Amino acid sequence: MNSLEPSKVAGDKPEQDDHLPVVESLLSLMASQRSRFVSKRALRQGTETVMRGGGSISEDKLAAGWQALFPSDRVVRLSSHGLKASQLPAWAKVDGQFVLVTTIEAEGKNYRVVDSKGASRSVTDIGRAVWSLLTAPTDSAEPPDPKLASRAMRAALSEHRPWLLQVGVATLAINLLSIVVSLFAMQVYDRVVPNFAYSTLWVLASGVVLAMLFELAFKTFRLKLQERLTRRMDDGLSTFFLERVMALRLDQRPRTVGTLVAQVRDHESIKNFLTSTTLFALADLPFSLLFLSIIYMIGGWSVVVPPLIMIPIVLLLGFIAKQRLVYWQKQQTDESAVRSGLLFEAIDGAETVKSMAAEWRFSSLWRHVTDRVAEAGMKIREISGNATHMSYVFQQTAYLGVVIAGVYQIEAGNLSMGGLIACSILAGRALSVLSVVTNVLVQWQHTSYSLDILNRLLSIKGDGTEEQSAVSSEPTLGYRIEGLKYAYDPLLGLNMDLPNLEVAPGERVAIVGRNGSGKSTLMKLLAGLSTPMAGTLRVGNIDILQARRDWLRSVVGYLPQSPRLFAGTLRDNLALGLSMPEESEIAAAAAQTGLDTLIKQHPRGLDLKITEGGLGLSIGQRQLVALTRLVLQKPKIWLLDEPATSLDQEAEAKLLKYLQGLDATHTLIFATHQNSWLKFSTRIMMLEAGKIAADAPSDRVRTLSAAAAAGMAPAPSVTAPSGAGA
Ligand SMILES: Nc1ncnc2c1ncn2[C@@H]1O[C@H](COP(=O)(O)OP(=O)(O)OP(=O)(O)O)[C@@H](O)[C@H]1O
Repeated sequence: MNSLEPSKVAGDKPEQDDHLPVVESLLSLMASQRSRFVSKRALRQGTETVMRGGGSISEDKLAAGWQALFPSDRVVRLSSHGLKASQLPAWAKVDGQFVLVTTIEAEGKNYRVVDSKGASRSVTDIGRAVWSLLTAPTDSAEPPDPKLASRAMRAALSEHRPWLLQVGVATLAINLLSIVVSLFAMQVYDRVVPNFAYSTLWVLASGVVLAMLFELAFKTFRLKLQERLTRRMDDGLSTFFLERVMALRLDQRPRTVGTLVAQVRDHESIKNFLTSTTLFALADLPFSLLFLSIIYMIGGWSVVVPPLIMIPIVLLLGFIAKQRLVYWQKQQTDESAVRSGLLFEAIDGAETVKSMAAEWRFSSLWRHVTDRVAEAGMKIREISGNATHMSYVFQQTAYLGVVIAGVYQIEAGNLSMGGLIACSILAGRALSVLSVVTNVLVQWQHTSYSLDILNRLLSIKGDGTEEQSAVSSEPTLGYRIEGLKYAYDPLLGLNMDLPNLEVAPGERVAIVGRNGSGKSTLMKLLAGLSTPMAGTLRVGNIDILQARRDWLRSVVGYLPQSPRLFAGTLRDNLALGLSMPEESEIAAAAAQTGLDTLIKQHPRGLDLKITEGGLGLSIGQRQLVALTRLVLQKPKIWLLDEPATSLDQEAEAKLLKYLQGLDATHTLIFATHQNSWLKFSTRIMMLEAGKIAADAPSDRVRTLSAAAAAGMAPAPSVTAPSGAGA
């Protein structure tokens, strides 16, 4: 087993704690390179898994740590010899220290590695006997599993099987101890009261107190276990669901964000149900049979018959209530999702809503949806309340039956007074479990509907599949498109139809066209964010559908029309998805785009706080941040969707200068309405209703435009659209 020498990791201090940042960094580097999201808490858990048992870091421990973070991933060992680009990133050991191998350079002779401090360097050899680890998403989407959410829930429960077993043991003990009270009552009535045997009374009473203390201890233990189970399941499941939802193909996921959020949040209610006290109390159910057998032993058939008859009646009542709830639970869940969507829209678009004085529209929609949610809620409460009340009435009837039958048995000499008291206590216990069953059935209706929705949501195709493992080591990349068709909604017709299109490496293509002509749609297809319905789209020599996602994200830099920032610091946003860029690298990139002015002017510099939704910066500044991030990414292909719309002249000139400085190994494609960008291009392509209306080298377009202006030739078919700069 290869292990990392403590002294080599943490200088002269070989303490366990010194490994922590190393392990945390190795896991987080891998996650960032694999474009996987890890919460701080999950990262801590992964690190704890690696550190468990003490000792030094090893490959196996790192693998176990990764699997604690992403249980469905495969972690395999590879030989460093013949390490392929498609197997990267991988952990390896170089000079006795673990590093992350990120790329193969110089035609396979060099490896670029990042160490646990985030420093990047090039090494020629990653050792002979070195193992490396490869993580690969396995079942991320192919083929979609229609019951993925149910499976995840079951897996999370079965992972904690030992805990459930402990709950079972605690339940057994609690129930056995509770019998003691009824036996005590029997003894008191039969033996103590007739003779006033006080010493027996006190001995029995101390026994009961002891039993009660034990019962209390077991109940507290069971509750604690349940709380821990809820937390553990929460850690694993919420990360799992977030990951899955993030992996959904953008063009296939539900259109409304608010509804999507509500649907995902429903996993909480499922998890709460699975770990709720009510469900645990179901473990008591088998014990009602035990109580009934004791009643039978004490009082005979006639005493046990009333509760025995009531059990199926109460269960039937629960089932009927469950069936009656189907419609209303569905209505409540669906309408609540619509309401959360509406809330999201109203808050997110508050500025527009206010400026248009459209508050009334949201208020009236809100009132309408809230009414429907409230109506469903009322019906649910009515049905479940009635079921609970009815089950209570039947329980009381059973209790009454036990007492009446008991009296006859006493007269017949088959039962003592104490026996009747014990039977009535036991009947009460046996039947109280039944009201829990009614509750569980009612709650299950809601849970199963939420689970259905989640199953449907997660069965949507995801981005990452096992076939997506192709990477290219070509120094330059272009595009080749054949027979590509794409529609946002196939029923409404095609939004993109490109029979043949080639973009050679090093080209600077300007895409022009009217609003809605398909520029952004083409950009998203080229970025691999939308999936063609038909045809092929190749990046370099690789079909984009087969390209490994993290490779694609690293070689293709995409600037959306309205870039979004996220809550955190400016530094976090600049480093999003990148492996810890150095302060100096960030400064150099910011100087290229002009973001350095903002960094210098702000007292907190790179630690400037960005609030949720990217607020705290102007639109132009947000665009500068996104552009700086692209500069840091160093992509081979730059896809810029109207990059300068919010930039001032100075910033635009700076950006153009930077892009002009990029050598011919970079391919640039930009959607634009601005003349300055057309001048910078080497080729101009015009889109019209999702088709290429014209495509020509920029020089030719410029010559023809000049000739047309001088009245010597007809206007060229490719011109800047109306509204373009002079
Ligand atoms: N998310 C979407 N869902 C459905 N249809 C869409 C979506 N986004 C765009 N479209 C449609 O696709 C077509 C092309 O839109 P696209 O955004 O690509 O145009 P564009 O050329 O970038 O326009 P602009 O210059 O205004 O940015 C339009 O008809 C638009 O209505």
